[in-house]
Amino acid sequence: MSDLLGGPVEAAAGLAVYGADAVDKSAPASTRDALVRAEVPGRLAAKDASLWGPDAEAEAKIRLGWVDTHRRSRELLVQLAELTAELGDLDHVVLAGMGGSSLAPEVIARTMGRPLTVLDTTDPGQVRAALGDRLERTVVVVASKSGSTVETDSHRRAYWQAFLDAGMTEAEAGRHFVIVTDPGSPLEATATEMGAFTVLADPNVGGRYSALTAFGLVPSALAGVEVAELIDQADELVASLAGDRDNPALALGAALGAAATLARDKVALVSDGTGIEGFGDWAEQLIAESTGKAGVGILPVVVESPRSPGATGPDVLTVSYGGALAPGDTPGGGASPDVAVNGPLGAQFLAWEYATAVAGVVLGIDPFNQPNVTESKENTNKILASGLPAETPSFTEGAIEVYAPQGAPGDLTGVLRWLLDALGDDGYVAVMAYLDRFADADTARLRTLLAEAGGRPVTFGWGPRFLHSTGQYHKGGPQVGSFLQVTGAVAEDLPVPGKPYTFGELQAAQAAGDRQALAGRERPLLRLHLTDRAAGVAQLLDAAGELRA
Ligand SMILES: O=P(O)(O)OC[C@H]1O[C@](O)(CO)[C@@H](O)[C@@H]1O
Repeated sequence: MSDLLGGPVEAAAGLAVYGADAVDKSAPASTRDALVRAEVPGRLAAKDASLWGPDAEAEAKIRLGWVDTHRRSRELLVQLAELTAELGDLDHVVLAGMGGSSLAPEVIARTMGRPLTVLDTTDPGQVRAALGDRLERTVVVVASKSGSTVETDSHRRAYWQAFLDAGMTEAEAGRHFVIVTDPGSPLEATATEMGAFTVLADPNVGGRYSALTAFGLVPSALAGVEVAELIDQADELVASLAGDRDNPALALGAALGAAATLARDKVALVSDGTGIEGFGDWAEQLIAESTGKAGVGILPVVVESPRSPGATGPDVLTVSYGGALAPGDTPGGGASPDVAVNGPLGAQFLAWEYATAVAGVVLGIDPFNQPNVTESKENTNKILASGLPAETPSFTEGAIEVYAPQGAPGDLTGVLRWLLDALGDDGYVAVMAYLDRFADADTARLRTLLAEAGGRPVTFGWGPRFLHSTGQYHKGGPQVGSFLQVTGAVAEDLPVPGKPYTFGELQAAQAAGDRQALAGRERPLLRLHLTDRAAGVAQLLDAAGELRA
C-alpha cells in the first residue's frame, strides 16, 4: 500500500486521483511515460480508433462517442423536463434493462437518494414482486441498446400484460412505458406499435460506456434526479483528457494497466463512504467486460467495506472511490487503498471510461467488444428450444442438491473446501446466484465467508445480471477461476407473455447455458440447487462458515 497523502495527487475538475504515481513507479518502466510517448492522451481525446490495433479499429470507430456524448446529451434536457412533467402522476419508476442499460442509473439514483426499482433479473419471485408493486402509478423504462436482450424483452411483455390485466386499454398501457434504445433497433419499432414514448440514444457509445447518454439520464431524470449536474461535472473534466499532465483519468488508467502487467490483475473496488453509492457494480461491468478477453484482463472485485476480506492481497490493486473530499478528509475513508479516486459522479463516470480504455491499450485488447458473452446466450437459446439437460445430483444434503464433478467430496463443507483448494496463487472464486436479490439477499454473505476461508479474491454476482458483466471475464479472461453456481426452487412461476417459456424456465436455461460454457473450459465448477431457498441459504452459509474453523 502506498502512502496516499505522501505522494502526488493528480486532479482536475474536482476529481482527484491519489496513489497512482506510486503504482506506476513500482514497475521497472513507467507505463504512464510509455502512454505519453505514444501520445495516447491526445489521441484518445481526439477519438483515434487505431489505438487498440487494427483488429479493434472497426468497432472502435463506432464506439468512441462516450468521450463527448454528454455534450449531445444536453439536447435531451428539455425533452426530459417535458416528459417528467407529462408523467408526473406516475411516481413509481421501474427500469428494465441489463448491464450497461441499468447499472449507471442505479448508481445515480442511489447516490442522489431517489427511488428507482431496477429490474435486471429473470427470477420469477423478484419479477412478480415488481409487477405487484403500485402498478397504477408505475412508469416502466425499457432500456436496451440492441433492442433484443431477452431479459428486457420479457419484462416489457410482462408489464404490458399486467397493465392490460389491470383493466387498461392498450393506449392507456402505452403511456406507462418509456423506451430507450438505439435508432433502428427492433425495440424502436415495437415502441411505435405500443404507442410508447421513445428516446433514441447515441449509437456511437457502447452499453457499458453509456452512463451519460439517454441510458443513464432518462431513468434518472424520471426518478427525480437533476441530471444536468452530471453533464456539467463530466464537461468540466473533458479539458484535462488530452493532457499529458494534470490528467487524473490518465493517472488512473496507467495505474490499472501498470498493476495488471505486474500481475496485480485484480482490482478491489471499495467505497470510502463519502457519498457515491453502488459505483462498484457499475465499474465492475465496465472493467470486466472491457478487459476480460483473449486470456487476459483485470478482475474487478466489489467488496463491502475497506476491511472486508479480499479488499487487499498480493495480486490485488485496492482502489477506493467516493465523492469530493472535504478539506481535512483523508482519501480512502480510514483504510489505506493503493489508489483513491474522489470527485463528483459525472466526472467519475467519464474518468473510469477513459481509464478503462487506457488500460485496454496497455493490455493490448479491444475494450469495446464482448466476444464471449454470446456463447452462454446461444446455449440458453438451444436449451429453451430443446429442454433442460437431465442431470442427477452427486448427493443431497438437507435442502441442497449438490452437482459436483466425479472425485469431489461427498459432503457440502467438503465440496466447498475442494473448490477453494483448487485455486492457484492467482486464482479467484466466482459465486453466481440465480436467485432473488432481495428475498434471498443473505446469499451475498457467501462472498466474505469464502474469501476469508480461501484467502483469495471472491466475486459475487446475481444471475443473470452478472452475465452482462463479469460473465465475459469468466470465459474470456485468464482461466484461473473456480465457479460456484447457486440455483433455487421456484415457488410460483410466471409466464413470459407471448413466449413458450416461463421466467423460471428462462432463468434455469440461463444458468444451464452458462454452466455449459464454463464446463467447456475445464475449470472447477460446482452447482448447488436449493430445494427450499430459505433453508438452503441458511445451510449454505453455515457450511461456508465452518470452512474458517
Ligand atoms: O442494452 P442491451 O443491448 O440490452 O444490452 C445489455 C447488456 O448486454 C451486453 O450487451 C452483453 O452482456 C452488455 O454489454 C450490455 O450492457
